[in-house]
Amino acid sequence: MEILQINKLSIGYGKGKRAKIVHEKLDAKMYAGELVCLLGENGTGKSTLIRTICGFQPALDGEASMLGKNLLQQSEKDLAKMAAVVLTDRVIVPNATVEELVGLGRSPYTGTFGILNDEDKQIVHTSIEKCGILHKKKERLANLSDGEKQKAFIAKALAQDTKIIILDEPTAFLDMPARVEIMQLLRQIASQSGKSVLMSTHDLDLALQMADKLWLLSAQKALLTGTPEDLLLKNEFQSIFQNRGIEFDNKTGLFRVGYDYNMEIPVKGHGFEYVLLRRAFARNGIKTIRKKDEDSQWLEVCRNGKLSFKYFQNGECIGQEESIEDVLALTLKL
Ligand SMILES: Nc1ncnc2c1ncn2[C@@H]1O[C@H](COP(=O)(O)OP(=O)(O)OP(=O)(O)O)[C@@H](O)[C@H]1O
Repeated sequence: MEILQINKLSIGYGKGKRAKIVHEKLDAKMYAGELVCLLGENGTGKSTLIRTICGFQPALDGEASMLGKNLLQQSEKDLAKMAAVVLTDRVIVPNATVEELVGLGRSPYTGTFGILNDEDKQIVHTSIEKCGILHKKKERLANLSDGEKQKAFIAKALAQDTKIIILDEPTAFLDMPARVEIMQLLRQIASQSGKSVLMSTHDLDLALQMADKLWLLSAQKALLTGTPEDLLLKNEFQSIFQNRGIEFDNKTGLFRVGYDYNMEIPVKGHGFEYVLLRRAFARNGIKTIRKKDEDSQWLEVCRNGKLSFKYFQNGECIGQEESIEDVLALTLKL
C-alpha cells in the first residue's frame, strides 16, 4: 500500500526572487512496511527534504501527501497523528525520564493537560519494551548512553502511533554496534508493524544491507529511488559519490580511495592475502597488476603450509618475506 508520495516537490529557503532552491521537482513514493534510507553527500539537501516533508519548513512548490492527504496543508496536531519525527537537533529534556519522554508521544491524542489514560500508559510501556529499554523506563535521559537516548526517541515516535516515522540521521554520533542496533530496530519496526520508516543517513554500508529502498539525493541529479540492488546494477552510486578522490566499487558496495600510483608490480596470487597485499601496496603508491606469462619478474603470494611472499626473476626466487610489512620494504628497495 502506498503511504507517502512526493510529487514535483521543490525544496529550499526563502521566497520569491531571493529564494534559494536546493532541489526542484523531486518525485518519490514510499510503501507500507518499508525502511527507506535517504543518502547523499554533505549539503545535498537531506535535512531540507526531511524538514519539508515533515512540515517544519514550507515547500517552494509541489506536494507531499500521505494516504492521499496533503501533508503540507495539515494542522500541527493532525500532522502529528500522521507522521512521527525524530530530528538530530531535537530538544533534550535531561531531567525527564524515558517514560515521561515517550509519554509525550501520546500528546496528539491527549487533552490540553497531557494526562495519559490507561490505554496511553499501556502504549507507552509497549513502545519502550519494543525498543529494548524497559529496564531504563524510570531513568532520566541525562543518564542514558547516546544509543539508549536514540532508542527512547524512537519509542516516543512509536507511541505516537503513526503510519510513518521519519528520522534525520538517527545513527549519527553512535559507535558501530549502536548504529547496527538502531538500524535493526528500525528494520524490525518497519517489517513487523507495517510502518513506513524514512531515515537519512551517511551509513551507506548499513543502508545497502538493511534498507528496502534507497533515495539517493545528489547535487547533479534529481532524487533516484529503488532497491539497493537495482541502484547498484544501474551504477548510480558512482555518479552520486564521485568526488574528492573516492571511487565506489559496485561489486563490494564499498568505497575505494583513489591513489596516485608511481610503480606497477605484476603479482601472482588470489584470495584474502592477495587483497590485503594489494591494499597495502596501493596505500604506498604501488599498483598490483595480474602477472602475465611474458613477465620475467613478479611477486607471488605463496601458501605452501606457511604464508610467504616471494619475488621471482626468470623463474628463480630472488627474495622472500613472510609479512606484508617486510615484502613492502623489500619492494621499495628493489
Ligand atoms: N536555514 C538555511 N537557510 C539557507 N540555506 C540553508 C539553510 N539550511 C541549510 N541550507 C543550505 O541548504 C543546502 C542543503 O543543506 P542540508 O542541511 O539540507 O544538507 P544535508 O544533505 O542534510 O547535509 P548534511 O549531510 O551535512 O547534514 C546546503 O547548501 C545548506 O547550506
